[in-house]
Amino acid sequence: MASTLSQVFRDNPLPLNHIIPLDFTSVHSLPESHVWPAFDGFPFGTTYPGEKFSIPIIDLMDPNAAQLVGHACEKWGAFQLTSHGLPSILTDDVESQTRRLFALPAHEKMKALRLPSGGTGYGQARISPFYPKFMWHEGFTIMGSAVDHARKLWPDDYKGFCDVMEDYQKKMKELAESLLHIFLESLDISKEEYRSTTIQRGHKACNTALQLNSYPPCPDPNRAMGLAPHTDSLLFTIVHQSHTSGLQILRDGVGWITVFPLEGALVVNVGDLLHILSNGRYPSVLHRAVVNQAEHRISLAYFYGPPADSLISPLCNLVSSGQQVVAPRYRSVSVKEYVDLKEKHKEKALSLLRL
Ligand SMILES: C=C1C[C@]23C[C@@]1(O)CC[C@H]2[C@@]12CCC[C@@](C)(C(=O)O1)[C@H]2[C@@H]3C(=O)O
Ligand SMILES: O=C(O)CCC(=O)C(=O)O
Ligand SMILES: [Fe+2]
Repeated sequence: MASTLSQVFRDNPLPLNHIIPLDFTSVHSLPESHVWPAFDGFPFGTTYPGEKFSIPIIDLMDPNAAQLVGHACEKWGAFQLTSHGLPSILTDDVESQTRRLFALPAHEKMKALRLPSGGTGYGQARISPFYPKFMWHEGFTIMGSAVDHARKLWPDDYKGFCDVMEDYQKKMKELAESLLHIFLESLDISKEEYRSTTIQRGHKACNTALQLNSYPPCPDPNRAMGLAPHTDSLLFTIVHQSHTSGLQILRDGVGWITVFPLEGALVVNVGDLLHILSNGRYPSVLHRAVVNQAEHRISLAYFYGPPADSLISPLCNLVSSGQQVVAPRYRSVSVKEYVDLKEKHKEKALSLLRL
């Protein structure tokens, strides 16, 4: 017999603070547990159509790509990337497998919960425990393989999901590596310098994660929050958003700016490790996701960073520019130490490293 959501709560031996306390499809008004108080710029902030307040669009094949990326990162902390080479059929397949996953009944999704310690699985965003209210959001994180979890969801039919996710991660990694070169070129840093600055102890794989985000239609979107304001922790994040808008970035002196989905483009966000590596020249961008009443919004976020035991220090040619020596603004930190700091202190983590 099928189990209900309340049975899942009763029977689950794990601490459940990361599980979704709601079956989104069964509620027709916003429960108190999901009502966010009004605060500055909430819920939607202002959206500014037109060039002045939209993040730059950069063609990866542009001969000036590095310069454009540098400028976008200094000014906006994000840009939309076109001509990135990712086949649209693959993105469509990942999106439809993601919709298939989130369309499962709530108690089925609970079979694939992420452990409180992290890794692959279904659950709330990791920033959730910092807030007294729940977000109108559910996520599925893939770190490495999704096979064990997908098998629990579809015992006889998990391969379609896994193959597509694996292919997407492989292509994303290649794209992330090309983007890393462009970031380094824009900072005038050679690959060798990067290697010695982010001291790579051992040859462990890069730190990557694919986060599938789901924002179901919400009965009261003006009082709900999709994903609360945050910066991403690793070097940078590559985001595909479905055709429904919802992603917003905070622009100093302006407010929340909507990043409108652009057919075939990927959004690239500067993360905290790139902020540290660039000695604050490329600030990590505060962003959030808002929800809507009519459509089920999906986004796919690929997080890219160096191996967990790499040491990140502000890059030296940025520390001394010309004759004038600019002191490092952050102390060195290993990727793992930073991720742990972020888990404990959220947006305060970066300021704890300030010199
Ligand atoms: C590599 C990672 C980045 C992330 C934490 C994680 O270990 C896996 C999930 C990622 C995510 C996705 C939603 C937003 C975010 C802030 C969160 O709560 O979990 C990010 C994390 C991050 O960048 O810190
Ligand atoms: O849904 C979005 O567009 C944003 C997702 C996001 O910020 C994240 O996964 O870190
Ligand atoms: Fe994010």
